[in-house]
Order: sequence, then C-alpha cells, then structure tokens
Amino acid sequence: MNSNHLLLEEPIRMASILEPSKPSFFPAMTKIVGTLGPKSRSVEIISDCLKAGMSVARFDFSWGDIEFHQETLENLKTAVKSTRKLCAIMLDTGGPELQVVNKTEHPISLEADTKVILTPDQDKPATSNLLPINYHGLSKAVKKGDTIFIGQYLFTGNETTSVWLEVDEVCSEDVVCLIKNSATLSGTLYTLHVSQIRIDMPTLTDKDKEVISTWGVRNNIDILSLSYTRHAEDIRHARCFLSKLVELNQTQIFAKIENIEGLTHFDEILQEADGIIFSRGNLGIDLPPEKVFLFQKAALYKCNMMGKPAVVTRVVDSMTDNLRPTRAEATDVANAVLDGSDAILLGAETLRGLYPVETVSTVGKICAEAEKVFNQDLYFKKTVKNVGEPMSHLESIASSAVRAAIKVKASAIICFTSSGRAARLIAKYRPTMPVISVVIPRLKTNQLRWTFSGAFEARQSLIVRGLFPMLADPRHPAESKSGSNESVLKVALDHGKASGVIKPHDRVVVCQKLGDASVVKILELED
Ligand SMILES: Nc1ncnc2c1ncn2[C@@H]1O[C@H](COP(=O)(O)OP(=O)(O)O)[C@@H](O)[C@H]1O
Ligand SMILES: C=C(OP(=O)(O)O)C(=O)O
Ligand SMILES: [K+]
Ligand SMILES: [Mg+2]
Repeated sequence: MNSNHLLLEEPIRMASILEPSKPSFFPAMTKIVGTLGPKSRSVEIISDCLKAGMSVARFDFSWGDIEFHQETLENLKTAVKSTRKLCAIMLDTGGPELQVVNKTEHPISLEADTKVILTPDQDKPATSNLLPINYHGLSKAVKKGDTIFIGQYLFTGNETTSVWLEVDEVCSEDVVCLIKNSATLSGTLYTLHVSQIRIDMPTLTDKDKEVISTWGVRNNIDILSLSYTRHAEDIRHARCFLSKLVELNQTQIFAKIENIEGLTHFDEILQEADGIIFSRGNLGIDLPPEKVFLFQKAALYKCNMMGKPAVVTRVVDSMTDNLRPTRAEATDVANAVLDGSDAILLGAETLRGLYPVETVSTVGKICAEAEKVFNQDLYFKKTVKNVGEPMSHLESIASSAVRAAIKVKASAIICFTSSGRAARLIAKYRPTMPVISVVIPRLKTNQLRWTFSGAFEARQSLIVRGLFPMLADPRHPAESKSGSNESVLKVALDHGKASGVIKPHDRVVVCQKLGDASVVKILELED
C-alpha cells in the first residue's frame, strides 16, 4: 500500500512517532460499544467505562435473563446521570444461534481423535461422548466432512476451551463427530458454529420478540442489533415488528453479519439496515481466514459510501485476561479505523474480562492515533466522486461544510438538525474535527399524547464516528423556525467551550437553516 493512503509528513521523522499526543476532550472520534455483563455492571465500573470513552452499551440476550439485564441498565442510568456522559442502548438478539446445553455445569473433557455425538435430546446430560444441543435440524443440515466449532459464549479464539469437530456420520437426529483437538468445556453456555450451512430458524426468534416487546419497550432501546442477519427480508421483518410497538418505531436496526449467507446478500442488507455490525468472531469461523480482511475492507467501504455506520467486533480478545493487547491486535484496531469503521465493539473484554475500563481506554487511544493519520483528503474526494452530480442540496451543504471547516482549520462543526439527517451526512465526509449535532426537539403526537422527538436522534449519533450530540432545550423549537437560532447557537458554543473542543479565537463552522435557506457559515470567535 502506497504511503499516500496515510497522512504522513515526508520525510518521516521516526522520533516524532513517540511524541505523546495532545490530550483532547474526548478519547477518540471512533466510538466504543461495550457489552455489559458480570464484570462490567456496577455503577462504578460503568461510570469509569463512560469516562474512558464508551458511548454505546450493548446488552446481549444470547445470555442472561430480563431481570439481570434490567439491573445492569438501572446502574447504567445512574452512571450516565453522575458522569453526565450520554450513552445509547443496544439490544443484541440471540437469534438463530446454535448452543450446547450443559445443564450439569460440570466441565466436560473432550479428547482429540475420539468421537462425540451431538444430539437434540436436551434431557440427556452432557458428557465427554455426548453433547445436547438446542437445534433439531442439525443432522439434516450437515454432511460428512463438515467442520463444526464449539466455543465458550463470546469465545475469544485463544482460550483452550474451544473445540473443532469434523462430521463423521449422521444417525437420524444425531450427528457423530470426530474431535480434532483436545479441550475442556467449562461453564454453562457454548455456541456452536457449523461452517457454511443454512440454519432454517427465523432470524428474529419468538424469544427475541418477547425480549424486545418487554425489556426493549420498557427501556426505549436506541439500536437493535439483529444477530445472524442473512437477507434484506430479515431487516424488513424486524422493522415491521418494531413499528407495531409504538415506543420503538424510531429504534434503528443494525444488521449483524456473521456468516457467508449474510456476506452474499450484503448489498441488499445494507440498503435496508440503518447500520452494520461485522461480527468477526463468527465470520472468522465461517470465512476462510485469508478472506476476512478483504470482506472487512470491502464492506466498510460500502458502508462509508452509503453514510451508514459500521461497527467492527472482536478486536482485543487477549485483553480479556491481560492488561495489554497483543501487537497484532493493537495494529488491527488501528487498521479498522483506517478502513473506515465508525465504532469498535467490545464483547468478552468488557463482559467477562478482568480489565473492562483499561480495554476501553486502550482501544480509544489506538483509535485516536489512527485518526491522526487517516487521509481525510483522499477519503473526501472518493466520497464526493461516489455521490456524483448533481448532488442533492443537503449532500452539497454537508460536503461544503466539511470542506470549509478543513480549509479554515475550524475546531468544530456545529450542525442544527431535528431528524439527525444533516449531521449524519456531515459525518459521512469524515471531518477531522468533531461535529456537534444540536438536535432540536420537535413536538409530535401519536393521538394519545404529545411528546418531544430528539432523544433517539441524539443518542443514535453516539455510534457514528465524529458525531457528538447535544439535545437542545425543547423551549427553543418555536423560535428556531422564525429566528436565527442565536440563543441555541450560544448554548452550543458554550457547550463546546466547556468540554474543551472550542477555545477562544477558534473558528467554527455552523450548518443551519435561516428562513428557507440552508447556510454554512464560518464564525471567528472572540473569547
Ligand atoms: N431546527 C433547526 N434550526 C435551524 N436549522 C435547522 C434545524 N433543523 C435542521 N436545520 C438545518 O436544515 C437543513 C436540513 O437538515 P435536516 O437534518 O435534514 O433537517 P431535519 O432535521 O428537518 O430533517 C440543514 O442545513 C440543517 O442544519
Ligand atoms: C460479536 C460477535 O458475536 P457475539 O454476538 O456472539 O458476541 C462476533 O462474533 O464477533
Ligand atoms: K447475540
Ligand atoms: Mg452472538
């Protein structure tokens, strides 16, 4: 790769690499999603994760009951209040996940070159020769020679508790497998992944529907992470389900791409979804290893060009048990940023890891360093070319705002918005400075009661690279129609100053509507 793809000053002075970066008010423009669980559910730890840069909390319903997750969420709310850091809520569905059921909870030793039977009879206890699973259709879906992987819930890939099997024969509903490596399965929950087969289970299961309509509705979830999205129809179906739950008709749907079926239908899925999660843990098993990077780069590019947020998972697995990532992992995080990801999703690292806070902060620091050498100029040109001409008015305003901000070396772009659309479009051009989106609430009614919009739009931008939302006071909307938003703008500038983004004598680019005209203006601050 040509060094022009990175923004490095020539000649490169090696010593400059070690110069510490200037502290900034936020850890990085790239966002961090943290999965909350046993090791990250106290108010204290969650507060520290928020301060370290986590802006989206993921609740994975592959595991844990509603009460458990509710308790964690109540702690999150307390932490959000006390730290004054906003956080979006993501519900991750269980989906058609195959699992080994070990009711005894005793560790099970599996020995290489011996055989083990996978059976759908969940009444049988799990032993070294027999593993009950939660799916009746496995024997019909596999054939001799297929590869099966069994790993701990949120397997990291480097634990000694994962096992590879090879299908030997099928006996009615049972599947007899040859064990390829010795391992001890400990714990209660194991995911089972068969490379490249089709599972005839719905993407949104009955259990998922129940969780969404109870826990999800109660907590106004901002983002639904739809596990094992395989077709655009999966998204349409989930959207239809959400729209019937009045409280969730603004919830965004992120397609979690976890297998080859999802890869094959990627383009049509991207059209329907609000964002994409590259579930690299599962993808890494389904795809040949040498193809993983290529899918990541191609798919992130497509997301970037569509202006839809892309999230990458499984970055620093080894930090589950260690204070420092491996060099491969550290480099991988930086490459995910250079490839264009909006957010990094931490799974095992925060859920059951020993160092949740340190992980968030380490990943944030790596992202910030990568952002500094991200070639915005090249990216900008590619994006403009991709949009083509004539551009829509809004697209043209958004790209002009970014260009102006870069040219005058503005310290921030302030964007007024209600739907969030304008701010997201600005972020699409990946400005090097933060975009403060001032979400102006709108009064709306569902014919039962009046409410203000805005909270969803503000929180949903917490997963978009470079976007930092601020929810304006609902008393302002009337005046925003007629006036010039002077008072709201002052609040936004004060907010920027208080957080350290904007300093005296800085330039700031503002994007707003004045009367019927959309304007981009450059402010030169005095104090
Ligand atoms: N309440 C507002 N006050 C002033 N300007 C606004 C407001 N809402 C949106 N704009 C501006 O209007 C243009 C269209 O933005 P967009 O986000 O699509 O609007 P909406 O939120 O109405 O969908 C952008 O230039 C944006 O900055
Ligand atoms: C995030 C992933 O999956 P899970 O939901 O099982 O953590 C993954 O496979 O990368
Ligand atoms: K899940
Ligand atoms: Mg999963």
